[in-house]
Amino acid sequence: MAVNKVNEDLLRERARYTFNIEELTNFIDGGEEGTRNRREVEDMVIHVKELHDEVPEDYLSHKERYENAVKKGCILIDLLKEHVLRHSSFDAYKPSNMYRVLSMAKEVSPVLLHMGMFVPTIFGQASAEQQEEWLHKALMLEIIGTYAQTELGHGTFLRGLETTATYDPSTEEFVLHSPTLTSYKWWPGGLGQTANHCIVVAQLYSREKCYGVHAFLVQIRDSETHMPLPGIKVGDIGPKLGFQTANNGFLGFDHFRIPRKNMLMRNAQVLKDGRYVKSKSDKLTYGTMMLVRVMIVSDAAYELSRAATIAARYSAVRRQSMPRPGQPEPQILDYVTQQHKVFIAIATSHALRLTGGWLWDAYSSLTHDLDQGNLDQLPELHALACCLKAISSRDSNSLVEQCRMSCGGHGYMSSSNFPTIYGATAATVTYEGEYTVMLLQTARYLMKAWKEALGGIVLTPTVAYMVTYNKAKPAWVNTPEAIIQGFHAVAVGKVKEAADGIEYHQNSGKDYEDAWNAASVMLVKASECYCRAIICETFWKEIQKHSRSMSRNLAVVLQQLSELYLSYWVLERSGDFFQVRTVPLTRTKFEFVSFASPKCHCQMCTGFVAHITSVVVLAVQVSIQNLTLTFCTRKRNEFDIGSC
Ligand SMILES: CCCCCCCCCCC/C=C/C(=O)SCCNC(=O)CCNC(=O)[C@H](O)C(C)(C)COP(=O)(O)OP(=O)(O)OC[C@H]1O[C@@H](n2cnc3c(N)ncnc32)[C@H](O)[C@@H]1OP(=O)(O)O
Ligand SMILES: Cc1cc2nc3c(=O)[nH]c(=O)nc-3n(C[C@H](O)[C@H](O)[C@H](O)COP(=O)(O)OP(=O)(O)OC[C@H]3O[C@@H](n4cnc5c(N)ncnc54)[C@H](O)[C@@H]3O)c2cc1C
Repeated sequence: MAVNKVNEDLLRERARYTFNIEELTNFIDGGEEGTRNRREVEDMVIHVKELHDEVPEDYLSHKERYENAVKKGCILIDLLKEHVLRHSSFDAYKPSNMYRVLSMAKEVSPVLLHMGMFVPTIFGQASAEQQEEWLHKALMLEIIGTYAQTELGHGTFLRGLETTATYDPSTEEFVLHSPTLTSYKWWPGGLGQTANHCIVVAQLYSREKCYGVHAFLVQIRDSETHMPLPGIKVGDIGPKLGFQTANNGFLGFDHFRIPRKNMLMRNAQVLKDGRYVKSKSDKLTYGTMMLVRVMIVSDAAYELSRAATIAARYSAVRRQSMPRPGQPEPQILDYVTQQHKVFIAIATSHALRLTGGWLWDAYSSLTHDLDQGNLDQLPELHALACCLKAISSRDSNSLVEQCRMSCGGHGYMSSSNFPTIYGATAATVTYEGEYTVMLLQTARYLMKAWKEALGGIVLTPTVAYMVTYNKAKPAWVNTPEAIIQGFHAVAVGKVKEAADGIEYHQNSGKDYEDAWNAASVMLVKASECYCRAIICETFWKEIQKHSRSMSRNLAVVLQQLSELYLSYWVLERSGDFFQVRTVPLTRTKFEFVSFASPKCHCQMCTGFVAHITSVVVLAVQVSIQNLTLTFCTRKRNEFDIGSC
């Protein structure tokens, strides 16, 4: 049998690296232990022939694909249990580790929701007694669950959910009911044929009063026969853009009774006589969504890193065209346009991975505070989780598509794996909070922060710069730190613009809701800019922090990637940098400045300076009296882009 020979171009490219590959691998895995864990799992899985498809899954029917995914999921979970029993060196039962194992199969696992939301909800919203009863069974997959919140009629507007859970004190039970077709649960992963339990989010009624949405743990299928229990209507919602084996389903209740103890009671409770005990905050019911949004940022980075790797390798081995007659066709990696497509995907996967780790640490700190009854950080973390989930998933999905396109026709083949990765990342832009809705949630927070900034109130860390930018014009030089300050200035400008927009519409007679809606495009833009500033700053600071403990060769490369990311987004948003109003310039005198500084001589900054200067030239000619520059470094009589 022909031995697979590694492509010579690829070998040559690999021989040219300037840093220690194992050191970068450890950095990406979060340390040597992380690499060891990952390799243990990969070694466990890679040689299991049942996990490799004889027939490409695209030739299988919907039913065969699902059965194939179930088979692989069972093999992976059995391997994991055996491995833990044998080595106990790998904490298999942490949902994120289990998720990593399940993602070793190409197909999305039908038990993804079990690990991604059902188990975390028991962790986060079940009382100690309830965890005692259900957590081990869930971790050992003796019960398989999902998270049933979205309905046909409502996904975003949770307060509009129609499924009811009415308490009956005479039997100490809740009666679950789907009063309308639009109240049917629609989308939950694993619901089609896999799950026998689920977390159901429903409007809680007791003593004829509605207390809003709460979570309940409900058995929907018989543990022995796996048939739906009486009063349960459940099935598969059918084919989708991607995620074909996630087994998304529908669920309806016909006056279905569950014991009182199946209401998740960590936060709020209903007593035997029907009295409702309020939680410290209604927002705690939303806790699982925040956790998954935090996890999605890391997941977005992971999926993008897969696509960037495929595109980079293909760019090394693909030769095309003949710029010089008679010369060999060059590797497409040598085309600057190809580098421009692929390198930002590589840089972004690192930016999102490091930002995801930073956000996870912030979330872990919040959960510790919540356990102590301290909810102070909840609003800021909600705002962060919303915008970072939105931007990371959107960036990941669009760059996966960019990587596909960079591979020409072969990128369109199923065998390239781009369609699977694209389908998975496209889903994350919508699920767990739709893109626009999430940015508007963050905008709610930013509008409150802006009002506090105007009053000089000290703000929470990620918006603290709003107080200073509102007072004084930043004076800084053209360095990465300066670019980050520029993103802060853009964010403040956009937040101010949106707040002014709401005020303008209110002054013209609209009520707050209509004024909010009229200004909502600006509100989304303000959240995008706030989020971009966070990713730029976090990426740069994380690289600076880790560089101190890594070899110089690796530190240089990672620093270049972070500078590439900063420069890329300044160029993508150059218009914003020059249309932001932080302080008005005098109408008569226009101070044009140079960006050149003795500190920055890299190609990127020169390119950046050249590009920006051309934009400034245009802007200066077009609207000198309104233009407000926050790039004030030092005055020059003429453009000076040579000394950058
Ligand atoms: C290791 C890698 C793992 C990868 C991932 C694992 C796999 C998982 C697979 C997931 C599959 C998909 C699952 C799902 O999609 S589950 C369903 C998800 N659904 C949603 O996300 C719904 C989105 N909509 C909302 O969240 C609502 O719009 C929202 C609640 C945000 C707002 O609704 P509403 O208009 O009713 O309420 P308000 O806007 O008035 O807000 C009320 C106040 O509550 C605050 N709030 C809202 N949400 C939260 C939250 N999650 N945490 C904390 N606080 C929250 C909000 O800020 C308001 O507060 P203020 O009044 O003080 O501003
Ligand atoms: C692959 C996949 C898997 C899923 N898995 C699950 C699951 O396991 N469990 C579960 O419960 N759900 C699941 N969902 C459902 C998902 O959570 C919802 O689709 C999502 O929350 C969006 O809600 P929606 O579909 O009702 O869209 P809508 O909210 O109807 O959004 C439609 C449009 O309306 C706009 N819009 C809505 N509200 C506003 C507003 N207030 N202001 C401005 N614009 C607005 C949106 O921006 C969007 O453009 C899944 C979805 C997908 C795609």
